[in-house]
Amino acid sequence: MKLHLIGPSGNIVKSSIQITGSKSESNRSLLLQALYPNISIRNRSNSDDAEVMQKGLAIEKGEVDIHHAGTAMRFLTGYFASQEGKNIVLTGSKRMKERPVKILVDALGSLGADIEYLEKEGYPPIGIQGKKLTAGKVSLPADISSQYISSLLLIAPSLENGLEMELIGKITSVPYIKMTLGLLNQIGVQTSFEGNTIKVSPMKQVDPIELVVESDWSSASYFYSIVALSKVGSEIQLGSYKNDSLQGDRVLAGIYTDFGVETTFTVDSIVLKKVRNHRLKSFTCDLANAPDIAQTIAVTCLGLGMGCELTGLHTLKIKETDRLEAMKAELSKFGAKVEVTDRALLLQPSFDLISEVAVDTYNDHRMAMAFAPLALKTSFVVNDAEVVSKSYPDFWKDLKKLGFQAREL
Ligand SMILES: O=C(O)C1=C[C@@H](OP(=O)(O)O)[C@@H](O)[C@H](O)C1
Ligand SMILES: C=C(OP(=O)(O)O)C(=O)O
Repeated sequence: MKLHLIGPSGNIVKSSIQITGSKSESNRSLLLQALYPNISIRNRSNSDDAEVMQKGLAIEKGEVDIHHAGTAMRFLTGYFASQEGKNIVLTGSKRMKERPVKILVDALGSLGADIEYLEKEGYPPIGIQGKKLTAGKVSLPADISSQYISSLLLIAPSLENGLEMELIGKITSVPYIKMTLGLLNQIGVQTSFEGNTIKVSPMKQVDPIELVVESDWSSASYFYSIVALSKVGSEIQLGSYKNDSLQGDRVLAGIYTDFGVETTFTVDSIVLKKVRNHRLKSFTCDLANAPDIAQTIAVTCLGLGMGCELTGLHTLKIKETDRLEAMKAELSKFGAKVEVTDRALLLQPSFDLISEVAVDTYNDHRMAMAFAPLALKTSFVVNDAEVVSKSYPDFWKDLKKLGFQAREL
């Protein structure tokens, strides 16, 4: 589906959008629910990634295809490896077969798991023969993806002796590890995270509990960008959010003050308001702890005519696409001067945007959603716009509520 986007011309006034639950929290909660059926879940994400996770968890034997969902791939690898008697082939999209899992497979192997590569060494698809894992200690590199660590942590309380984990190297995407530990704590599991060591105590069963998933902060980023690119006085309310979030992308609220957006926390929502025009010529930020909002911020800067230097982006090359190369190609179409390394993105300040370009989305939901706010500055086309369903199926519908025109070509 190709969409032609035109942004609203006036202020965005007091619009209200309800975003569904965080896909990261949802996929963790679903796995915990499979281990501990006393858990119920409220405000689960309606994303494709949560759907494939839920379906995958229900399968006893045969093939599980998780499409593009990285968390589902990594979390289900740990889950099936620890489920005695389950015999599963875990596979995914063409891109998923290029996203590495060796660090996780090796770590699970050291705990006694039986996993084999079915095509390319180190990558999906994998064959898993579920076993009772008895070892209680593991060590693994922590600088490539935190999803390997979360996968092990999620099954850790179900292991006989719990788990002690040693993390090697500089730990990346730390808030996602803390989110996993936070959810374990909510269901009553004891954990500690000191220096490079994480310990999780065993837990046979949990008391009945409802996990309430906060709405998705990564999805909220697109509305932060919209407000930043709107006129002073524009305002959007987003539900359901809270101040003490488990999600690292909550840092948006602080970051966007530099773009003139102020956040007010109400009982169950946030109100984003454009209160002033930005004052910076260039914006600098290390996003190693919030990699999923890098694309949003780069486009916000382009729309404001600002430069930016975004660092800590070493994980972006192995996500839904090589996001650094994809951003360079698509930002350049608008006339931007961009350089990327394997861990940073550098954008020069520029004001004249080329209009009516066609943005390619590379099977990456965040490419489509990150560029969409730019329609407030110039009209353009988004190719394969349906990719948004990976995390936010209602994105285009919600954009129209704000007065955007999204016409199918
Ligand atoms: O654990 C999670 O839910 C996630 C961890 C992050 O991945 P990395 O740790 O690979 O950076 C993030 O990019 C992804 O969207 C979701
Ligand atoms: C990287 C992402 O997801 P995943 O790794 O779970 O595919 C994302 O949603 O930006």
